[in-house]
Amino acid sequence: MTESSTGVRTRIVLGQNNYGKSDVRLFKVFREGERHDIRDVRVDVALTGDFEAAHTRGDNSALLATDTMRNTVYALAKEQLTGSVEEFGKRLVRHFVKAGPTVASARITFTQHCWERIKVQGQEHGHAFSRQVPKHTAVVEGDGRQFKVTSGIDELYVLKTTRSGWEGFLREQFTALPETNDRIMATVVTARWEYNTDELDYDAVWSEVYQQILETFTDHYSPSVQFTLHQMGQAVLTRCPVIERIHFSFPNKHHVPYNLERFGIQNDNEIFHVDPEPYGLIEGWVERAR
Ligand SMILES: O=c1[nH]c(=O)c2[nH]c(=O)[nH]c2[nH]1
Repeated sequence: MTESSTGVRTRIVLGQNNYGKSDVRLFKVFREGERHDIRDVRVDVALTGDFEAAHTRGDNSALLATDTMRNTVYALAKEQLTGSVEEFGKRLVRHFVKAGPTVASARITFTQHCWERIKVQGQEHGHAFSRQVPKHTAVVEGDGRQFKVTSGIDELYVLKTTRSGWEGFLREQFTALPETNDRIMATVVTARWEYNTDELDYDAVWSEVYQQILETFTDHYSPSVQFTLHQMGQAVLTRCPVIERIHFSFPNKHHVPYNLERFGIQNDNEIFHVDPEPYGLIEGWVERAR
């Protein structure tokens, strides 16, 4: 019991807590003769459970060292990182729940760089790659028997120079923005999705989602970022029956026609100022109605 300055007696206890190793940089080469494949992934491990003794009594006897967690990621990667990071995540979760005597569940977060094989005169090179900007993200959480897997895409930059507008919006006393039916649409896609099954090829589905996001971005006149978000979600859920719901976060990267008239130059929607801030942020889930 402690007594506060107002004389109220309260019991102070340890609240929700977790610990783990973050920013473990794992790189694996799969050597199949002359043709190599790679995985380049940042791994964050977070364990939850009963760690009361360590926090309140300084008793570390049941704690798995975070340094051991780092070693485990590399050691298990040798035999058990055979395919997607999502499947590897399930193996890590199972391992950590067994390894720590008081561990109840584990959360493994992956940020995977996408490397594209370099083509030389149209031929794919065996062991040379160039790194792409978008990343494949994944979070695998569970108690070793059941898992929640969330996959995603980070930092996918997309832009189109026409077939986007912003018209008919509510006008009131502080509205200054002119309407337009021909603007640049640009955003950096962050997407996250959840599954309705454990039986799937995570990498294949990731590629389908990635491709569908790009296709939907191009395939309609966009009256708003909100409309495009919904179109993309619908298209992804239609193409990928194993996805239950998808979340998008779209910063609206404003490209504002620059005022050249004051210099006697006509700007025919060609010269833009890329407004660094602030930006609109449009976010939402698209999901199956149950
Ligand atoms: O696509 C858009 N959605 C908005 O909600 C909005 N608001 C705004 O000022 N420009 C835009 N564009």
